[in-house]
Amino acid sequence: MTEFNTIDDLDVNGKTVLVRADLNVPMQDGKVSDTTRIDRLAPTLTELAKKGAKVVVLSHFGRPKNGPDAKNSLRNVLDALSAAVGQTVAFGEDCVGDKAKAAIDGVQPGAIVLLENTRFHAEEEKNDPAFAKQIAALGDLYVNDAFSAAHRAHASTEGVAQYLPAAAGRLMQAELEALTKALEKPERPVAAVVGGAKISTKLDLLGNLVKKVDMLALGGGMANTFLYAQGVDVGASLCEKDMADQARAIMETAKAANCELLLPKDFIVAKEFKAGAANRAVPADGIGADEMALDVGPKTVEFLGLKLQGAKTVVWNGPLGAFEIQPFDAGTNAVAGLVAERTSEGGLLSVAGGGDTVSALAHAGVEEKFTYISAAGGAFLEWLEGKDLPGVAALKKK
Ligand SMILES: Nc1ncnc2c1ncn2[C@@H]1O[C@H](COP(=O)(O)OP(=O)(O)O)[C@@H](O)[C@H]1O
Ligand SMILES: O=C(OP(=O)(O)O)[C@H](O)COP(=O)(O)O
Repeated sequence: MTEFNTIDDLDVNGKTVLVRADLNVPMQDGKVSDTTRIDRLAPTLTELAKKGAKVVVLSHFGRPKNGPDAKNSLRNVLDALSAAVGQTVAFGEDCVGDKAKAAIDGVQPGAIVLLENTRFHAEEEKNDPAFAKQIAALGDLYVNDAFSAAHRAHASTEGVAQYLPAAAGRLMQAELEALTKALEKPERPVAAVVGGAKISTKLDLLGNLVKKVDMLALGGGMANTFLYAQGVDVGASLCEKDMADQARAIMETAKAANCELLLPKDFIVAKEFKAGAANRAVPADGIGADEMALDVGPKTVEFLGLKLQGAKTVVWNGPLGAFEIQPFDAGTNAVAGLVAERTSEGGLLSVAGGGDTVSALAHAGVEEKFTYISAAGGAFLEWLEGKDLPGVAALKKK
């Protein structure tokens, strides 16, 4: 990769290296439920530490709206990070200012310090230059290893690279190399599967994605929003109703681009969002006013199975249902199984990514069978669109 500096180009011994990581990991009952992102980040941190750097880890965690709160504190991932790097990681109560500086000053070269959630400051998402400078003031060098957050032009992913010598971390390098190898010239037909809960932030990319793929299968809250936009009553389901106009525009774009849009035929609905909740299968237009579509139903699984049989390449981000609570994992498990089987038989190239998607595929027991699993979801889809991701662009050699 000649376009970027990597860790090989940095002299890190005795330096303080700021590493932008993506520790936005799936959580259940206050514990990290999937450590993939942490495990893939760990080699970068241990390499820098072994080379004699003080390693300062920066990350966002969740989407806090009103400043600091315990649920979105990166303290929640400190133990998992320490376990992954095989050493006790120190913690700084803030990502800028005196508290951050004190935490960094308190450790020796070779140590790793995790700073508090960058999104506890509103300036982070505004990519405020003064805030980026405050972050940069904490270190000598900047390494971005958060490919999965590289689609965000935020102070810690983009801004800080303007003020320090910058390089790509090992995970960033590996993701770009693997995705380029797998998907530079994808064999057609290409099918995209998009589900999950992040609706408004992923709608923009769908408008471009439908121009690049031959089929787009929707599940999760994304499918509910599109069905609502078509006039279907989705009851109490996860749905961003104010996105209906944008969903309709994407449907038009898909039609014009000859991209076949595949919406669920049926759902498994329940009145409660909890494991084992009483549930029933209903047609897509049969959701009761007090019911939530928590998974795609068996007819949808069959329909997607038939459609995906015609694909040569599948890209996937976002589970088709609330896979964390059984039995609402069945649709995701079944479709993941079909994709994995065809990949193993050699008829399909499959690439999936996203914090929760990785967790869902591991839960389905098919993680090893996909051609490539990225730690990134939205960033991977934006990369696939051919977009210059701000976090990657900022690392390009000047
Ligand atoms: N029908 C649904 N109703 C509520 N939540 C859903 C539904 N389908 C999927 N989800 C939720 O979507 C979340 C994952 O979405 P998202 O963050 O977009 O995926 P990723 O992290 O892989 O990019 C999961 O926590 C899952 O429970
Ligand atoms: O989990 C992430 O993205 P993903 O859900 O697309 O995998 C990244 O940490 C980005 O998080 P954000 O979508 O809140 O900016």
